[in-house]
Order: sequence, then C-alpha cells, then structure tokens
Amino acid sequence: MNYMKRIDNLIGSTPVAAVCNAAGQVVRSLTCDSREVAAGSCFFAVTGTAADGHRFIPQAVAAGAVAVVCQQLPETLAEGVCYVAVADTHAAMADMAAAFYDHPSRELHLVGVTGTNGKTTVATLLYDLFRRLGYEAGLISTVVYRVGERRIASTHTTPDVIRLNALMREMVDAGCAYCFMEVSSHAIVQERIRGLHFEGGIFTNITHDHLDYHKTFAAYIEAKKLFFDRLPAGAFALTNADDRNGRVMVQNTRARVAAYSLRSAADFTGRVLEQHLDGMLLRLGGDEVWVGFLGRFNASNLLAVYGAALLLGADRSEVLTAMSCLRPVSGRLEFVRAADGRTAVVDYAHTPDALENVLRTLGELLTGGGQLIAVCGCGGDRDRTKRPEMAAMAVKYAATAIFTSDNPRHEDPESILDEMVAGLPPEARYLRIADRGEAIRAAAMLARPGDIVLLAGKGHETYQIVGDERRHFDDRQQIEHQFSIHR
Ligand SMILES: CC(=O)N[C@H]1[C@@H](OP(=O)(O)OP(=O)(O)OC[C@H]2O[C@@H](n3ccc(=O)[nH]c3=O)[C@H](O)[C@@H]2O)O[C@H](CO)[C@@H](O)[C@@H]1O[C@H](C)C(=O)N[C@@H](C)C(=O)N[C@H](CCC(=O)O)C(=O)O
Ligand SMILES: Nc1ncnc2c1ncn2[C@@H]1O[C@H](COP(=O)(O)OP(=O)(O)OP(=O)(O)O)[C@@H](O)[C@H]1O
Ligand SMILES: N[C@H](CCC[C@H](N)C(=O)O)C(=O)O
Ligand SMILES: [Mg+2]
Repeated sequence: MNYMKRIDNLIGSTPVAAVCNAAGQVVRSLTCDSREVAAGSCFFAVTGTAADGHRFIPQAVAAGAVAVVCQQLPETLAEGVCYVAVADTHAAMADMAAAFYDHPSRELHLVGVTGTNGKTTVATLLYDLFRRLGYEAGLISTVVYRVGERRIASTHTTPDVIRLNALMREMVDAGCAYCFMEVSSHAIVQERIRGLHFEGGIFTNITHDHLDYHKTFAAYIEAKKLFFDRLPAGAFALTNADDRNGRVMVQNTRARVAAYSLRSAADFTGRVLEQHLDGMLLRLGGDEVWVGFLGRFNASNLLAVYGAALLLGADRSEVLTAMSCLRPVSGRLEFVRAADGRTAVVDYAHTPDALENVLRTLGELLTGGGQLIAVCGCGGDRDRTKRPEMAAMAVKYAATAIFTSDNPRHEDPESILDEMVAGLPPEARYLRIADRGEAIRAAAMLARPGDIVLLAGKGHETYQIVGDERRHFDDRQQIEHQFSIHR
C-alpha cells in the first residue's frame, strides 16, 4: 500500500516531550522492527519482553529511517533524521498508526472476540455470516487475515497496532463494512489494540492457558477484562453467562452489557435439542435451527455469533437462515473418515478445557463399542503448568492416549513429555512417541472400525516448529496418508 504522511501531522496525534528535525519530513511506512525498516520509515523504539528497541535505533537509521520515536533520545542524533521523544512509545505508536492510516477502525463496524478458547471460531463464523448476509467484511484471526475474499497469511492471532491499522485501511478501501477480529490477552497487555474504535466486544470463556506470560490466573483474567473496561459507552459487551468469570469481565465496562447462556436466563439463550454425526439441532431464543457443528462448546460459540449479529442490527430470520449454512473453521473438529469405518478428527485443542470439551463431544458420538484414541502434545516455550492437566484429560477421556510433540520450539521434546506425564497416577495407561508422524501412524494402526482418533493441538497448522526451524507438517495430510486417502 502506498501511503505517506508529513511527520508534523503524525506528531500532532500524540503527546510528545521533545521533537528534533521535524521540518518537511515525509514518512512512508511505520515499523517497530529495525529489520523491517525501509527508506522513509518511521521507527518506533519499543521496550519489549526480550529486547529494548532503543538498542536498534542505529540500525534503523542506517536502513533509511527518516524518523525515530523513542522514550530516551540517543546521545548523538543523525543529521536529517527526525527524533520524537515520548513518554510511552506503545501509546505513540498506536496514536500515530491510526493517524497514518486515517483512522480506518472508525469507518468499520469493528467487533473483537476474546477468551481462552473459541475466538477463531466465533470471529470466523461472524465473518462468514455477514458475508452470507450480503456485506463485505474483513477478518483478523489465528488462521488467516482476510480482506473480503483476499487471504493474507496470519503471523499472530492479533498482530501489532501498525499492522492492524494497515489491514483495516485495506478493508475500508476494499469496501468492507465489518471487521471481526480476535483479541488475544498478549495483545491487550502489549497495547496492540490501543486506539481501535470497537463497536462490540465478545467474551467466550477463560480457563487455564498462557500462565508463562501472565504468571497468575488472576492477572490473566485482569488482562482480558481490560478489553471490556476500555470499550466505549456506545459499544456492546456480549458475555458468556455460563463461564464463572463471565459477569466479572463486564462489571466495569461502560459498554451496553448483554449475556448469552445455554443454561440460564439471559439476553440470548440456547439449547442443544439433538446431536447427530453431522450436526446439531439448536434452539436459539424461540427458534429452532439445524447447524453443521458438533459439541456443546460449539453451541455456545454459535450462540455468541447469533447474539452479536442481532446486537449489530441484523435481521433475526436472515441470521438463522445463514447460520444453518455455516461450516466449521479449518482445523476445528475436522473429520477424516477411512473407507473401513475408522474416523480421525483434527482439532486445535491446546488447553486442558478445550481437550476436555472435544474428548467429551467425541465420546458421545461413539457407537457399538467404538473407542477413543487421543494423540496430543504441548507446545514448547509456552505455559508449562498446563502440561500435566492436558495429559490428565487425555487419560481420563480416551481409551488410549498417545503423548507426542506439538511445536517443541526451543525445548527438548522428551522433557516436555516428562512434564506432561509427571502427575499421572501409576496405573495410567498411555503411549509416549515423541515423533508426531510416528504417533499418528501408531494411532491409525491401533484404531479399529468404529473408533475415533483425535489429533489435538495443531489444527490448521501446516508446520512444526523445532528450534528456529519451521518444518512442513500437517496432521490432516498425515492421517489421510495413514488412511490411504488420496486427494
Ligand atoms: C511474548 C510476545 O508476545 N512477544 C511479542 C512482542 O515482542 P517483544 O516485546 O518480546 O519484542 P522483543 O523481542 O523484546 O523486542 C523489542 C522490540 O525490539 C524490536 N527489535 C528486535 C530485534 C531487532 O533486531 N530489531 C528490533 O527492532 C522488536 O521488533 C520489538 O519492537 O511484540 C512483538 C511485536 O508486536 C510480537 O511479534 C511478539 O510476539 C512473539 C513473536 C510471540 O510469539 N507472541 C505470541 C506469544 C503471541 O503474541 N501470541 C498471541 C496469541 C496467544 C493466544 O493464542 O491466545 C497472539 O496474539 O498471536
Ligand atoms: N467455546 C469453547 N469452549 C471450550 N473449548 C472450545 C470452545 N471453542 C473451541 N474450543 C476448543 O478450542 C480449540 C481452539 O478453538 P479456537 O481456535 O476457536 O480458539 P482460539 O481462542 O482462537 O484459540 P487461540 O488462542 O489459539 O487463538 C478448538 O479446536 C476446540 O477444541
Ligand atoms: N495461539 C496459541 C497456539 C498454540 C498452538 C499449539 N500448537 C502450540 O504451539 O502450543 C499459543 O500461542 O499458545
Ligand atoms: Mg485463535
């Protein structure tokens, strides 16, 4: 995208402590990563979790930065470069990114979805739903970013504030009226969503995850709650009343609160009336609708979608018709069936709660003595305390648990497996096969017709991260190969 702005116009959007050499300077791009600086960039020196961006100011200037926004001015200033000193670079970056891209979030009906599980599902289904209703829309999710039809590879569940504003500008220019985005807890704490003009916020649930980053569950709740605390008065805050922290999330928001529930009275209520192999019959409010999804957790996700659509002013009967046409998101409860009656399911469950929900749902689908085989692992360089809890869920609900690697990143796969199995009782039965391809092969071989093999944790991912390397790896391809399915 070819955007450019005079630095004076950008500086005017944020409180600044000092400015040097601003005269006539034109900025062509914004970045907080010196490795992405190009001629004409404005570089933001951000103090991060691993490094201090101030260290990279010389590299940024050498690479062609014409402006530097920082909290401490360097001792020597390069000639012809504008330096802007601010109290908080994160805040300045949010203000200046919005100004650079002409505040695109104000021109969109922007809805953010937060929660431990279900964000991708709810955001994607809202995107699909509104497109079915005839609107152009954008999506920012773990799986993909979408500007109308166009697909852009996703790097983060919620990218940084510069990228967000750039994507939203593209959405507006492409005629999108709506944008549905995931709001991760990391993004809230790191101010990646600062300054965005939300029309609504949705809370799905909060259970154990990311304690490596937030340290305590209370801090994790507080992080998610901040999203609702900061919503404007004109927005809606739609919360899940079935989650024990659902009410807490919205207790200090200025936004208009609405709740959804599968259990009790709420603004939007739902019930699972029937569940079959290919979908469920739901009651939503006073209506019945057939949906191509399985599991109570998906009934909850769909109820959130339904509630949000109505809060956005969509027509109820049109929403119900469109909902009956929605289909599951890539890598979420994706079924792969072998010709001989074995079934595999690829799913992104990577928390204890997600694993429990998915295993229970699949358990309800077994008939005629069929058994569950669960293949799961835990990501390296991420929350270690969820590892034994995930292993306990697999052993509790599956007849056979096979523990394997997820994305080991910089950890030893065997040590991750040690931590997973450490808390299991001595009588627990499981297999331990670190090589994920081998684990999937073993599961396929052990499965009998009528059995269901769950491949959990990697969902849509088409890679495995080992050290700094991203190797091609696709659970779906692996199991199709084992089931002799050729596409
Ligand atoms: C722990 C974490 O969230 N880190 C994010 C954070 O980086 P950071 O603060 O650690 O950055 P840093 O390495 O300390 O560097 C500080 C600054 O120096 C800059 N730098 C660094 C090196 C260099 O050579 N030049 C340079 O300019 C960096 O760009 C940065 O601005 O800010 C960066 C810019 O926004 C993110 O890319 C980065 O995401 C890392 C890669 C990451 O893996 N994040 C994951 C945990 C994450 O954010 N996940 C959530 C989803 C969680 C969920 O599913 O719920 C997400 O939203 O994706
Ligand atoms: N409402 C829900 N409650 C509990 N578990 C769920 C729910 N929705 C989905 N799941 C489980 O969580 C997994 C991830 O779902 P989804 O990708 O929608 O969540 P997410 O919040 O986007 O995750 P991430 O934090 O990785 O972005 C699914 O594959 C499923 O196993
Ligand atoms: N968004 C999640 C993805 C986890 C997926 C799993 N495959 C892993 O690598 O741990 C996270 O960053 O925790
Ligand atoms: Mg997601």
